[in-house]
Amino acid sequence: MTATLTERGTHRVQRAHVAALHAELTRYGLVTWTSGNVSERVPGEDLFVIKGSGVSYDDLSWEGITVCDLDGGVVDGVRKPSSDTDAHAHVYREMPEVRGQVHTHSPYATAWAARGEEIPCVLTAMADEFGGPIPVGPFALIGDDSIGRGVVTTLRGSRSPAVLMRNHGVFTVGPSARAAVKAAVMTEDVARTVHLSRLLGDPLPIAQSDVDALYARYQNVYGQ
Ligand SMILES: O=C(CO)[C@@H](O)[C@@H](O)COP(=O)(O)O
Repeated sequence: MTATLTERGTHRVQRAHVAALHAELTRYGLVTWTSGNVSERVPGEDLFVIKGSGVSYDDLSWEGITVCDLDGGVVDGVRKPSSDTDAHAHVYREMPEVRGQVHTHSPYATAWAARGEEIPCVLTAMADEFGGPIPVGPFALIGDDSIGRGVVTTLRGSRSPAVLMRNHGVFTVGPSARAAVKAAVMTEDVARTVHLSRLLGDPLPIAQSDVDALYARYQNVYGQ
């Protein structure tokens, strides 16, 4: 049974922060209706917070975010957690460096996922953010840890923070929920650009040594 709001209401600041990050998914057109979700590991605890299943983005506040343990069990909250809770939990158990995750159905990237084709690294922006192509993960049913297993298997061999789960959509990871949101935004951006490039002809590859140099600069030098 989920804890009632009056009984607990723990981790309100982080739940409010994760609730606010969901607005970035609608802002960048990455989700429709209630699709998609964001989660974040609770610092210092074997817990994470995740969007309540089917909760409207229009009125998503801290109460719409549920606290779960790393087995996906509800610890606090008045909303049944996301359909993808077991998937997020599996990734958190298997990839300790991951502190935030995002799932979207963003149109261009999901179109690539529907074809089961990875997005080739033909843009410097891809080398910067993904360090190579955006890989495709296996088809997986929803509701258990199948998606999580596919995400972990696919990302373990890649520098990419994003994976296109075949026939489904985008799953991203990062050192924070905000970083995972950025990866989701950039995934849709490059999916659209590479698609447009292919309409014009064959995009030109970037030499691996250049991809490595661009990735190293962006990850270690870029920004403030
Ligand atoms: O695609 C799926 C599950 O992977 C959707 O149901 C998902 O985007 C949204 O589900 P939730 O509202 O998080 O339960």
